[in-house]
Amino acid sequence: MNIKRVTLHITEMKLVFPFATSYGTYRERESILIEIEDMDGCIGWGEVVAFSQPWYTEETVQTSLHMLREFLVPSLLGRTIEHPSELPQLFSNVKRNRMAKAGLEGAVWDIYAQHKNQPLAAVLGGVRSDIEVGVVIGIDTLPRMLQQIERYAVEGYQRFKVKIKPGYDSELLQGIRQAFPNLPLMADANSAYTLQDKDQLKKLDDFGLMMIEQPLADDDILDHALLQKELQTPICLDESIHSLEDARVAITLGSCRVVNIKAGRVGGLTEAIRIHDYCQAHHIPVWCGGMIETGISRAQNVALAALPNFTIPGDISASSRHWEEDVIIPDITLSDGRVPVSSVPGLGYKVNRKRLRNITMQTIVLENHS
Ligand SMILES: O=C(O)CCC(=O)C1=CC=C[C@@H](O)C1C(=O)O
Ligand SMILES: [Mg+2]
Repeated sequence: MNIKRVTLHITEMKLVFPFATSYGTYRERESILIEIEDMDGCIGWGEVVAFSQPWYTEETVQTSLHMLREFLVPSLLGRTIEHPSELPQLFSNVKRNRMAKAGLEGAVWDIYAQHKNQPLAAVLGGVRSDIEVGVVIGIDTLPRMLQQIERYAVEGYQRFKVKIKPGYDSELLQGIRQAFPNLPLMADANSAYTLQDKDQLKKLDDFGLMMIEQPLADDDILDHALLQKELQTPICLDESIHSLEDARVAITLGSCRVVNIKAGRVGGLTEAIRIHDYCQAHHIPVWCGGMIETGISRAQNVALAALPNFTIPGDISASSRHWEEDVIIPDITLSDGRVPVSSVPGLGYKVNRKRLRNITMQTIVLENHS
């Protein structure tokens, strides 16, 4: 394929209700939706999952826009690409900025799959026709969190993740366990603790959690290994894993027993597949993380989670979990706690142009004039 035009749609959508984490609260979601057209007129969609604020990782919507306009898109325009897995090499002179790179790679995978006349899941190596999914509940009062768990259990979610923070962990989990003794439950701390909190974290072993996600800082690979030795609960790493190399170090040191894979965090689907394969070879189960994203990235996550070692339900909730109206047609919906893996060539969902226009703040068109 030869890339003719890249359109960056900068959008904003309001969450159906605020989502609170240990580091801050999301109320609106600014996103960069990437539309790529090749010389054959084939259109692919990708999404940059960076947030407006550098809370989760250092990338933001504005830093991503800078990288895309000045460096990444110019290196892609007019280029002939045989396979999307060439992109990491093509972008290798741009350090990090993985979410910006992943947004472009996602759109190129969509075009590639359409040219092959295959669903995205199939070209990624997916083996499932549907996936089990989980949901995330932000920090709130215990009664309100219990109410949400109740509601999502009725909707069919298979796994429940709650956000925790120092001072709001054991008491919260105790309350949840009293109401739901057998709930498949896990907790995500988003790096809010240090190794000095070891004794408090050990208390969380009492709640039969499936895992505790990212208790320590993203660069605390060694401290996570020390902590994992003391905990019965498996540690899952999210923010610490930016690459296959990070996964190799973490698994070798025993810093985690589970890995959360987000294509955006690791620089794209190619690196996500490499991490998946490495974890599979080392008997480390993985699951697909979420980024409060629009349906474009959500649909891509469904395809990725069809790979064989995604054995734990991921944070791939229905479109309605965060949005009044999604940007794709049809919506992502659950049936019996499962989301079907699309069998339509490419991403398998259409972009709703009317909805896109309504949520667009700015449109940037970058073309190859040579
Ligand atoms: O997409 C969702 O529904 C929420 C997923 C989620 O937990 C996260 C979203 C955004 C930033 C992070 O705090 C985060 C995570 O840590 O996994
Ligand atoms: Mg997380």
